[in-house]
Amino acid sequence: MNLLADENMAALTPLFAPLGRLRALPGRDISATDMADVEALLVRSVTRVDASLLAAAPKLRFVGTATIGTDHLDLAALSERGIRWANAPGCNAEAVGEWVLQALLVLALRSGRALRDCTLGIVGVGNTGSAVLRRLKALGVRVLCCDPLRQAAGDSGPWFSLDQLLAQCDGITLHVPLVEGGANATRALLDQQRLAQLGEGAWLLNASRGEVIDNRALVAEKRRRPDLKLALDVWEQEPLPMPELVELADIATPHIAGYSLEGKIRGSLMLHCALTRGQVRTPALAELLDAPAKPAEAAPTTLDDQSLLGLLQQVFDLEREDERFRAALPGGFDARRKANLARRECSALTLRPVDDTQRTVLSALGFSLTE
Ligand SMILES: NC(=O)c1ccc[n+]([C@@H]2O[C@H](COP(=O)([O-])OP(=O)(O)OC[C@H]3O[C@@H](n4cnc5c(N)ncnc54)[C@H](O)[C@@H]3O)[C@@H](O)[C@H]2O)c1
Ligand SMILES: O=C(O)[C@H](O)[C@H](O)COP(=O)(O)O
Repeated sequence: MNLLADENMAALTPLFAPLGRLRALPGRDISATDMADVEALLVRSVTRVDASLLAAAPKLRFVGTATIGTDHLDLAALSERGIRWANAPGCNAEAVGEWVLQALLVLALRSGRALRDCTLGIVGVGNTGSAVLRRLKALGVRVLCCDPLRQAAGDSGPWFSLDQLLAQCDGITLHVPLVEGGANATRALLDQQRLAQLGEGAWLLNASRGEVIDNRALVAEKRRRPDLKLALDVWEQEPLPMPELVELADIATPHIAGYSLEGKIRGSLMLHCALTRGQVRTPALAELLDAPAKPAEAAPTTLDDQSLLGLLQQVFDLEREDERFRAALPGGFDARRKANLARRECSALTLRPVDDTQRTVLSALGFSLTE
């Protein structure tokens, strides 16, 4: 089998080289001229798999994307050609949960508020939204959830509308897919009118897709109301986000909320399993995660916002990445993404809890715990 893959996919060689002839290219460079012999194409979010790419790939039988989002794939064109495809739902949800929790703690500490006293809204409660919900519930934060699709499917709530979240929440975090049209469209879900409904001093976090917020309208709203606090991981026009929006954002990162070594390997494993349809054994995560375990350390006596932030920063330091990202612009968006490929999840840190209550909380936050 001829395989063409994005060179930044994790565990590419051990997983896919045994399956055939494997070529690897930078994801943004994969183009029609590379496709003549390709039977299996493995991509990330930066390769557009559209009708023109598919027209140049007469032998293509499988497309896999090691991501949750599928907005870079033309699913209708794939189905018209009868090409099997797979994505990697949930692979990086824990990393997104960790990014959002750390962003919330930073915003809370900067504004002199306790996270536990805030009401937070989650828009889109699938894999990543649920990872956020689990963490916030464990910390005793009041959370309002908005997911009209799950609500319509009869999933147990309570559910709230987006307008209710905008009216009632101190902070809102977005976890919806980018959907271009139809009744469930999410492009510019937060447009000028909705942004104006954010309460005084409200926090807005986006780790979904940049296009879910009208970026121009956001620049205008933040200029009009500097009290709003923005934590943005995703941008319109990546890898060239609007410079004025980066400058205005209180926390800015280069689409790395979901970047963790564990998440990247999980994504590759899911594609291996889908491509081979279980006919070749897919290894377990631990077999590919060649990372030394750190010795266990005592958890802080009190889990206040400052000590929680300190624990999360031991694994990944969001404010430091914010600084490095700003320093790398205008050209360094992809370079900063690449620099984050080896980020670990909180499970890489083993803690000794002081009691069973703390054990429950730290476990929900994703840390490994001593027996
Ligand atoms: N920044 C990153 O690194 C990163 C990482 C992972 C995912 N993402 C993005 O985040 C998106 C969500 O990821 P996920 O794993 O949670 O996906 P998911 O499919 O598990 O969940 C998405 C949820 O959004 C809900 N939804 C859809 N339209 C909605 C609307 N208009 N209002 C409210 N809810 C709506 C769906 O019902 C679903 O429950 C992905 O599609 C991807 O684009 C970004
Ligand atoms: O959709 C996803 O899963 C995320 O946006 C993912 O983190 C994107 O990562 P990349 O395509 O750069 O590997």
